[in-house]
Order: sequence, then structure tokens, then C-alpha cells
Amino acid sequence: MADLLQVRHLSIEYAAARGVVRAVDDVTFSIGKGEIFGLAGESGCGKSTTAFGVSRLLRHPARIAGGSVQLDGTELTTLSNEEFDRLRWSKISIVLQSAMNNLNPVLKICDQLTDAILAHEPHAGKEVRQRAEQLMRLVDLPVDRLDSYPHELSGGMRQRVVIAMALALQPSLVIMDEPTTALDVVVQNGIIRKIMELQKKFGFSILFITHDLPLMLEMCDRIGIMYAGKLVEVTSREQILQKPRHPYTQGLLNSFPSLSGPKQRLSGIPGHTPDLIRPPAGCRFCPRCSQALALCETQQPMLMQDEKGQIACHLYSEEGLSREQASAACE
Ligand SMILES: Nc1ncnc2c1ncn2[C@@H]1O[C@H](COP(=O)(O)OP(=O)(O)OP(=O)(O)O)[C@@H](O)[C@H]1O
Repeated sequence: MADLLQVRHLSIEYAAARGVVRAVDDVTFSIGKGEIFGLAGESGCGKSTTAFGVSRLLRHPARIAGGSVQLDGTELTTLSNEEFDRLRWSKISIVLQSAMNNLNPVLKICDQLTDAILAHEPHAGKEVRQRAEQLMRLVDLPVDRLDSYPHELSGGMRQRVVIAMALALQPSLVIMDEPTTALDVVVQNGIIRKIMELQKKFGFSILFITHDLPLMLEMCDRIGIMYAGKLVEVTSREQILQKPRHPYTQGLLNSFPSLSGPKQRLSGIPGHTPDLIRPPAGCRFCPRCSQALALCETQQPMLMQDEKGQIACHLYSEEGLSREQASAACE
């Protein structure tokens, strides 16, 4: 699968009163054309900051401290705001959890949809209303709701409008950060089914962020697991379901009830995430890891590629294994 998005060694910092928070640290991943890629990890691990970095939504005190983000070969981090505005909605769009509350309360839905289209296609003219009607049908909303104001729609309907807006110009990448979290489960299911249907129909790629790991495992082709600003494992849904490798991925999976199979006690992960202003010198997960080697305390594992995906863990590195064997031989 050809890559659509390439994120390379991306680092993002927040200048906080206590010091510099490196919320995203040397993160590298790619998303193929038509692929659904998920980012998972505990609260505060840097998922949203990564998504904001890719979609150029970072605001002071955040800044990109290094790395590159390429969309279809175009470097996004160095584009001027005007240049990026031309790509927003037409190549890359974003659906946030709070987006349904950010619709302009004094504009009818029709005006919000047509404004989005006209901003990129000023000559769309009369057909723009028809395009808005098509978009409403696309997300299963009654066309007469075009003449409603946002407060006249339910939360689920407003989020469908936001999804329609995100798809209005047929972007190649849609970033979805907790797109259904604020909605009840039934409405949530309907919207997720709709997103999947539209993704199949139009073939856009998705960067999907959610705390709902079972949902992510259902939706995504590949998943990146983040811990304390670092990517620790990137692999296929099948690999994660069958044999998660990183101890953190294993812990994360054990924190959620299984979708199938017998009921099991959830074990969770003891301890808490480190302070990102002063992260541990070695592996950031080491203080919470039941499988840690001596090396893990002092040396940060690199993200390595192998046939199963990418993993940053000394349990899978040659150096980690050889030291382990050497110390076992001494005992
Ligand atoms: N404005 C800010 N100033 C300082 N630190 C910030 C700021 N915004 C976020 N952070 C820190 O950056 C880190 C990453 O936050 P981010 O919101 O990206 O994580 P997340 O994984 O998306 O979390 P959640 O799942 O809760 O949304 C956290 O440690 C957070 O405290």
C-alpha cells in the first residue's frame, strides 16, 4: 500500500510554567492510501498533540521541535498558513470530539456547509445548495434540516453535519479525534457504521484516535500504541489481537474486557505515567513493566522495524536479548 502520510521523527513541545513538556518525542509512522490507522494509549500520552501537529492546529504554547510531516509528498510543517489553508478540507480534514459544539450557532446548517465548499471553490455557484443536499443525504440527515440552526439538531445530528463538512471536498486524509465520545452508545454505533461505510465508498485514509480500544480494534487496519510521548509499538490489528508484543500493549489490552471468550478479571497497569518534563532516562515504561531488564532502566529502546511491525522494547532487541542471555549464564 502506497503511503499517503509520512510522519518522521516528529517532536512537539509545550512551554509550561514548570518547564518544557515534550508531549510528542521522536514519533515516526506512516498511513497508507485508504488505510485506517489508530493511535492508542493512556490519557496524556500525546495522541491529540500528534493529531494537532499533523493538521497544523497547534497553538501557543505548543511548537514543533523537530521532524517532518509529509502528505502525499508535500511537507506540511514548512507551508505558510495560506498554503496550508488551501489543503485544509480539500486534502486533510479533522473531526474533533467537540466539533459538534463548534458549529456557528447563528448560521443555518446550509450556510455552514456551503461556506466550507465556497471557501475552496468560489465559482461553485448555484449547484452549491445541491452539493449541501447531497452531503446531508450522505450522512443520512433529512435535507430539510439544512434550514435548521445547530441548536435545533441533536448532538448526533450535529456530529453527522461535522462529518459531512469534513468530507465536503473529498479529502484524502480525515483525522478523527474521539469523534463519537460525547454521544450515547446507540448514536455512537450509528455514526461509526456511517464513517466505515463512507470510508469504503470514497477510500480516504483515517487517523483515528479513541480511548475505546475495542472500537479501535474493530475499525483500524493498523494501530500505533503511544506511551508518554513515544510510539512503543506499531502493528496490524490482527497482530495486536493475536499476540501483542510490547508489555505496555499487553497491559493496555488487559485493561479492557474481551469482546469474545470467557469473562476474565481485568488486571490494568499498576503505577502511573511519568512526568513528561523529566521522563525516566531509560525506557519510559520501565518503572511499571513486570518484564523489565536491567538495561531498560538506563537505555532508551529505539523503534525497530521487523516483519511484524515496529517495536521499541529491549525484550525484542539484539542487545537486550544478548545481555539477558549473558546475565542468565552468569547466574
Ligand atoms: N497547553 C498545554 N500546556 C502544557 N502541557 C500540555 C498542554 N496541552 C497538553 N499538554 C500535555 O501534553 C501531553 C500530551 O497531551 P495530549 O492531550 O496530546 O494527550 P492525549 O493522549 O491526547 O490525552 P487524552 O487522551 O486525555 O486526550 C500531556 O502530558 C498534557 O498534559
